[in-house]
Amino acid sequence: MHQALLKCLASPWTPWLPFPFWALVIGLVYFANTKTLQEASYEMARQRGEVVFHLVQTMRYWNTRHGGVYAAETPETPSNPYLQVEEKDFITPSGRAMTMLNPAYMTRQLAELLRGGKLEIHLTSDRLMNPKNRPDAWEEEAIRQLRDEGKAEFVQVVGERFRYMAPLFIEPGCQKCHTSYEIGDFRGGLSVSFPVDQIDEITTHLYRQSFFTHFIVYIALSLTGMLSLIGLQRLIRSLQQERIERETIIEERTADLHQEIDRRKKSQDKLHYLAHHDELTRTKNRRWILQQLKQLSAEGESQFALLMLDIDHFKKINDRYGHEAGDSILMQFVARMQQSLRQSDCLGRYGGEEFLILLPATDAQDAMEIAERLRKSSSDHPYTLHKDSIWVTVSIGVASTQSNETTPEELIGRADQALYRAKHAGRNLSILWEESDEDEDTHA
Ligand SMILES: Nc1nc2c(ncn2[C@@H]2O[C@H](COP(=O)(O)OP(=O)(O)OP(=O)(O)O)[C@@H](O)[C@H]2O)c(=O)[nH]1
Repeated sequence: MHQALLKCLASPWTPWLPFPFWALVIGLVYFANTKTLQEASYEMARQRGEVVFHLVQTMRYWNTRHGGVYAAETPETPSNPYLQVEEKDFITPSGRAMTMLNPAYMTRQLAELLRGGKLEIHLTSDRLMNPKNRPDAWEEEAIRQLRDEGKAEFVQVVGERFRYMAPLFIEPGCQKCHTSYEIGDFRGGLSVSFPVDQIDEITTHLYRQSFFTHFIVYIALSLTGMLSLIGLQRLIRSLQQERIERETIIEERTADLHQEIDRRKKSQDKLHYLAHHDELTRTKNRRWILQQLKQLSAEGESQFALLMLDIDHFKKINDRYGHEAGDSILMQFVARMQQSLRQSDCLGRYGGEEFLILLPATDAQDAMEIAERLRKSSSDHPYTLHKDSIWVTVSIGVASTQSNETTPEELIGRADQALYRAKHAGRNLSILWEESDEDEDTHA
């Protein structure tokens, strides 16, 4: 989820996302505001119709309150043939003809004055006295709804005009002319109309301003969003870069650490190896062979033998062929010895050209046989030094345990004594230590 979000954020299209997003949001807000503006402009038009209606109504009320008003009779204001009241017409003492204008006649006069203008009014009824007041189709429907459904007003946009009609009811002063009506009876309606353009002139400006404002907000929000996302992408890239660098450093350091661990392990292994091996011949060293000897003794092993080997006249080899040749002879000698030994036998370099061989579970007789075999394996074939072949013999002192009482030190001492005898007896010999050797030593 986290990775998917990062991948999405890293896309080159991401910074453009605020544009469709804010287009949708601002579009919806603009649509809602436009709707409110439309309702406000409709309400404004309705109130305009209401104001005109009330103005005319007030004027009619004023007329009623005076029981009708008189005006000079002229071709534009002739005597009203539909008005049946006393003293409708009279001549003034100076001879001027006067005629009465009741509210309906006065309203019609006003309507005629306004006709063709931007604002028009029309007094109409479903029970006509003056055919000129005949309602048109829209007014007929308006009267029906005002009368039958008891509506307070009827408002509509018809074609290019906004139309408003409110009902008229019989009031006390009206019965002078409308004798057949009761007070409160529905009498008709007064319609007011004016071109929709008049409202549109105001609202179009508001629509334009609203559109402009919404557009500016849309661009500002989209650009801000775009810049923020570009900044976020850069931040993520730099953090990712930093993380990669840190991971690389960690990897490098881990590799260094592993190398160091390997190096230390190798040197530890080497130290461990050197602690138990002879560096030149790669065979076990003196310490290890002594440990083995002590271990065998400690475990209660009562029957084992020890051979002490010493290469004869080794100094001469060194002197004649050099120290390196001496080393080579030592290595060849060890290889020959190991070939002739059992797996359980342990060969170790005791020092210089001296070696010890520990033979577990071996009695004196077998030890002597092994010693002879070893001696012969050295003396029977020449050793090779470059192009030279040289003969190398070995003297061997053999000692074996006779009981648990023999200590490792005693055993080594005995093998050494036997070796000493072998050397003195002419070398290239295997000699077994015997009790009498000890006595000789004691006497010596
Ligand atoms: N090349 C070589 N020579 C060694 C090494 N260790 C000891 N030697 C030499 O071995 C020789 C031993 O000489 P000696 O103790 O006199 O014994 P030897 O010459 O073998 O005579 P005997 O033992 O009496 O037969 C010395 O010259 C040492 O320097 C080694 O690791 N390499």
